[in-house]
Amino acid sequence: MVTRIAINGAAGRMGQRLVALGNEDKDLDIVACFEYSGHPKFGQDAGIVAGIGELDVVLVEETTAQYDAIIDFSVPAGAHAAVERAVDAKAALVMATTGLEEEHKAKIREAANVIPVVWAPSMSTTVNLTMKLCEIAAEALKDIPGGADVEVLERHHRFKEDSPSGTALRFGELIANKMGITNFVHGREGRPGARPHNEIAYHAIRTGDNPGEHTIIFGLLGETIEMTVRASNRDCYATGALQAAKFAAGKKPGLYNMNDVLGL
Ligand SMILES: NC(=O)C1=CN([C@@H]2O[C@H](COP(=O)(O)OP(=O)(O)OC[C@H]3O[C@@H](n4cnc5c(N)ncnc54)[C@H](O)[C@@H]3O)[C@@H](O)[C@H]2O)C=CC1
Ligand SMILES: O=C(O)C1=N[C@H](C(=O)O)C[C@H](O)C1
Repeated sequence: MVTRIAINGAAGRMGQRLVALGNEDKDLDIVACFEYSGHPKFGQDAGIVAGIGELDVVLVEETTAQYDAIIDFSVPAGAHAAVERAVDAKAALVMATTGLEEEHKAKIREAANVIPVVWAPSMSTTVNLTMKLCEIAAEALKDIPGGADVEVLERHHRFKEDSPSGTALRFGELIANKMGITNFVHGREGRPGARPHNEIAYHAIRTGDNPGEHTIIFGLLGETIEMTVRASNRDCYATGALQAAKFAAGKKPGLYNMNDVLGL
């Protein structure tokens, strides 16, 4: 069965890869591409913008096309609009935008009462697998004599607007839940004093065109384990999101994550 998809933020870095890879997938039909009307490429053909040639789908704010799922990689205001579009169209929603405020998150949870929603800060298979591995490590190390110190490092491209990454925050949350950690800090300076164990520190690095890298450190007295997961390009996120759209279209209303999609 072919899943008809709409892409929100279609002229963006991720949007362009979704257009390119979605167009190659015979089980998908891109029927709408949404963009912010102030974007310099607004009104142009989404395929041309993505560098794959004409698609006959123009970057718009409104459409009469019917779609089964909408995929959002945009900004918080765009994500808000995507939720409304999905609910109005009774379509599934794949929510990938990070850096959302509590009001946006509440709207997504509310939408999941009436439509299927896949919501994840990373659509990558290896990132979601690493989250599982970190949960195993956190469970095993939570009561280790001497304690285990957890730090989350992330590197992204210079254009990224939110810090730390949504993925880093999710790593922290999953580990904290397993280890009973309640304090979170962002970098350190001055004389913060000896490190308490009941703390996870995030470190966000922004350089060049890095498509995303996360390292999770569990530091013990005498030994350290680090897990690193690294994207070589953005296609791991785009293929995950396209898979999520196929998974969610036609599902019962509810909140799903990438473990559901990937069977992890
Ligand atoms: N969950 C995941 O796997 C991943 C999530 N992301 C997240 O996706 C988001 C987008 O990332 P990029 O593509 O790198 O950003 P980008 O800045 O290249 O693209 C965002 C696009 O959204 C458009 N936009 C702005 N307002 C809009 C509106 N009201 N309606 C529709 N479109 C609108 C912008 O004009 C732009 O083209 C970020 O929050 C990023 O953290 C990025 C990669 C993977
Ligand atoms: O902005 C990005 O590029 C990415 N953002 C996501 C995040 O904030 O976790 C996912 C990925 O790391 C790429």
